[in-house]
Amino acid sequence: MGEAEKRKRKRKVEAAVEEDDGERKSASDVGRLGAVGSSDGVFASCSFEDLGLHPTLCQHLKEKMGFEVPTLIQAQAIPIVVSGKDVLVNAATGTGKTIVYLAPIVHLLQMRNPRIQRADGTFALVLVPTRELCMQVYEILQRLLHRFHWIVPGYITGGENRSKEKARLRKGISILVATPGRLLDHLKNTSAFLHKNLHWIVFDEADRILELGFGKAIEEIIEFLRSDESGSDRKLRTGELPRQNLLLSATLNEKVNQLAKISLDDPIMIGLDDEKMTSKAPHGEAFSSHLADDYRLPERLSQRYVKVPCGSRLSVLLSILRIFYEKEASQKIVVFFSTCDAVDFHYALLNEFHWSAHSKHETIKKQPFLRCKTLCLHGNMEHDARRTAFQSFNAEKSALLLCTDVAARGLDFPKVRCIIQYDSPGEATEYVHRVGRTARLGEKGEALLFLQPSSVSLVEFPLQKVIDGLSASSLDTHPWIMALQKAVENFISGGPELRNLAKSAFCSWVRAYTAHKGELKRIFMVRKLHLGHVARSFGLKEQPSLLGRSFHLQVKKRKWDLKRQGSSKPRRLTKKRT
Ligand SMILES: Nc1ncnc2c1ncn2[C@@H]1O[C@H](COP(=O)(O)OP(=O)(O)OP(=O)(O)O)[C@@H](O)[C@H]1O
Repeated sequence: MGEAEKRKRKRKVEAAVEEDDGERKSASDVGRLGAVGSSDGVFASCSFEDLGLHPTLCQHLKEKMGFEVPTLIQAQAIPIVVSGKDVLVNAATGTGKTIVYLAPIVHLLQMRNPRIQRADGTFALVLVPTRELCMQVYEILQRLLHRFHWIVPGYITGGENRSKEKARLRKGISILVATPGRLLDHLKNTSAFLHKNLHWIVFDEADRILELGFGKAIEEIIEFLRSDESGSDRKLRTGELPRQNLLLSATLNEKVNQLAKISLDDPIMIGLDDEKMTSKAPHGEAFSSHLADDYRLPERLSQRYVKVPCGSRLSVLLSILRIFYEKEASQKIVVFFSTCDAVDFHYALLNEFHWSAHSKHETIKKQPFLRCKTLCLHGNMEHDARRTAFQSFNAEKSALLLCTDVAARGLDFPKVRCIIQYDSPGEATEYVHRVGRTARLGEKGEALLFLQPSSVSLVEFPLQKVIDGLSASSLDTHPWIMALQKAVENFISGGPELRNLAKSAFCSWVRAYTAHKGELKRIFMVRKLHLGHVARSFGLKEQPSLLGRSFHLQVKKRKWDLKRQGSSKPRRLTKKRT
């Protein structure tokens, strides 16, 4: 492309972004563009061609992937990523950040002459925090590469068969999506893994990668690849640009600042608003981290909370779910819990519990409490079960997903109508990511929070209206709630398996509650917790012992799981698994 053509396109992109805002903004002054909003707040009024992407790729994005025009963040970031600069992107959930890095990488790789080959090894590395996100990014990449068959996509992730991964690496993977632990393992132990041509390292959901305790692995990976880079005479031989690193997240924190410091070279910030940009960041830091907790939420997300006495939580959750699905049979809802045990218990209960408050007819009584497909997803599940749950929730038109925060990050489930946070998130960032599974890409969505974090201003959910004639203060004594609670308790006491699941869930819930950090300790006061009521919220008539068997069994099970996975990461034993 000639210089004149490039200048023309740049002007068009600037104009498109200005038009959206009505103010004078320069596309090169990208730090300011974070505040830009279009009429729909999501899409830019320019085309992918205007961003300088190859026509075949643009056509493919449009015709095969259905992406007519770029989103705002794509319009802002893609030209800069194509230019080869290190970039830090901070944009709300569901705004299309994956294409921000994948499209430029594909564009630049497909232009190489002579064509790249499998034998050249890996050119781009995308690091993500979880297996599900790894699969999701890999699948998008596969679709994106349809017209560029000589560029080979691949993934490596914990829980997969190492030797198969080795074989795939030996054959050559041009763009590799990976979780950090397994990547480090292959970097150290797979001699056939060729990475001397590595040109891009992308950290997607950077803050989560660090929160999951991968900080050390990331440092080692960067160090490993850096020595690789300086040890080779690649730049001298090919006259190529230096390696480019990209960091993306919907939320920023101090750890991301640290990662930016060690991995990015004079980065361009995209999506950070004026205050974060201009407020003085300490020397060497990418952004002013005291402003990082100024979160952005999807524009069309409606947020509400419901205050529920502890002992009635379970019945209220069940009632709300039932009412939602009765009102609209075809919809997707996600419920977040704080522990894997709580997910297992509620999943078993919802699959087995049958009840009808009004009808005396046996046939109606025998109907399941919820008439929708229920799925669960958490970090203690087998790899295949996780994959199946993730894929089927993706594919279903109507389903309920019960999960821990393992599903909070980056997962792009289409058409989720409502997010229920039955257990409060441990941190405000987690709130942002959980609710970000709905209201994606300018669609409408609802979020309902049980137990409210004080930092977010919300509108109370009208429970009175939803549950007929119910006064919030008398929830515990409302006939529907009392009858449902009694039915659940009887049902659970009748089956040892469900009872044991309820007991384990109770114990791990209390442990998770006591583990709230810092500021949140003042909100979630352990002293004020009524353990008898907590037990009721797991359908137990009596409070189980908190110590003893179930806890030890759980620790044993985790050790056993890790052994079986052949993991060499002892830190997992001491950390909460989500
Ligand atoms: N230009 C586009 N036009 C239409 N749809 C798009 C476009 N770009 C991305 N999408 C779709 O938007 C959805 C959200 O994209 P993506 O998952 O990349 O968002 P994200 O910003 O990474 O979200 P999160 O922060 O939650 O990870 C996906 O379904 C994706 O296919």
